[in-house]
Amino acid sequence: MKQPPIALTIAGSDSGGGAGIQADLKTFAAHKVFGTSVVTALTAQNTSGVLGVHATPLHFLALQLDAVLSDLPPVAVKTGMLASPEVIAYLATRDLPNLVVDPVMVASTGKPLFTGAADAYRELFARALVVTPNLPETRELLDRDVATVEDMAAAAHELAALGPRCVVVKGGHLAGDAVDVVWHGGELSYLRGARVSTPNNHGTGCTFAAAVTAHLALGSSLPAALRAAKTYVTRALAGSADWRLGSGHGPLSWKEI
Ligand SMILES: Nc1ncnc2c1ncn2[C@@H]1O[C@H](COP(=O)(O)OP(=O)(O)O)[C@@H](O)[C@H]1O
Ligand SMILES: Cc1ncc(COP(=O)(O)O)c(N)n1
Repeated sequence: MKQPPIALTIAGSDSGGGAGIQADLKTFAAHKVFGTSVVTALTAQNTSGVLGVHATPLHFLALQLDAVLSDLPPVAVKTGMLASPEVIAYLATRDLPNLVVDPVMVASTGKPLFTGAADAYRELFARALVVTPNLPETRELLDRDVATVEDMAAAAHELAALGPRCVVVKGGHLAGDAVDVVWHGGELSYLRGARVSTPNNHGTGCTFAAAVTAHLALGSSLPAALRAAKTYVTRALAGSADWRLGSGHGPLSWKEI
């Protein structure tokens, strides 16, 4: 078997298996990328909601990161739920290659996973290759309404001023087609996808960002990684549209690529 490249996810555990660390490692494996992980928090969570969050102490999070970086250096790194503003500020001090920041603040069920993150994220964004906020996160980060594709374009431009090389404002929460707006190299472009009609969208954002990270680890250029991740998440959504796992927002499928 060919030796796989290494990727790292720094994220929360989802006991329901659909989002967070579990979604990321599943997605890395589907891309034949070796996944390592730094767990930022345990969540007691299922398809209907979040029952509780137990954050990892910062010193132990740092120890996990040291353990991984010193022995299994990743080609690309993804962050998901970072559990506190202090963790976000700490990660902004670390050297993390090909950094994909998914600024997770709210579960897909609508419950905030933690608060006070928007300001802290501004520093981490400056270190990122790409940041991937969804619509509610974009509103939180900019403290204003963002509702249309035009609003998303203006928001992507504004977030790019914080320093990431690329911004993807994801349109999973739009009413029509699932259009994501990309700001990269001073230009706007769009990742377009037909909306898959499904209640099973728990972990969509994690899966998209993990697929971007996996493709970067495999050596893709950023534009190619974004296109491939969009195709992957659309196929994963379509593959589980008929699933009945849990009584709420069920998880996505995963696909060998
Ligand atoms: N029902 C859907 N059909 C097709 N694509 C979707 C659907 N829901 C989300 N997506 C896509 O999945 C990715 C994750 O987006 P989004 O759901 O906005 O993130 P999050 O899970 O962080 O809220 C984006 O590429 C988005 O366009
Ligand atoms: C531990 C954890 N991390 C992230 C999410 C967001 O999930 P989604 O991808 O549906 O936005 C979540 N619900 N739980």
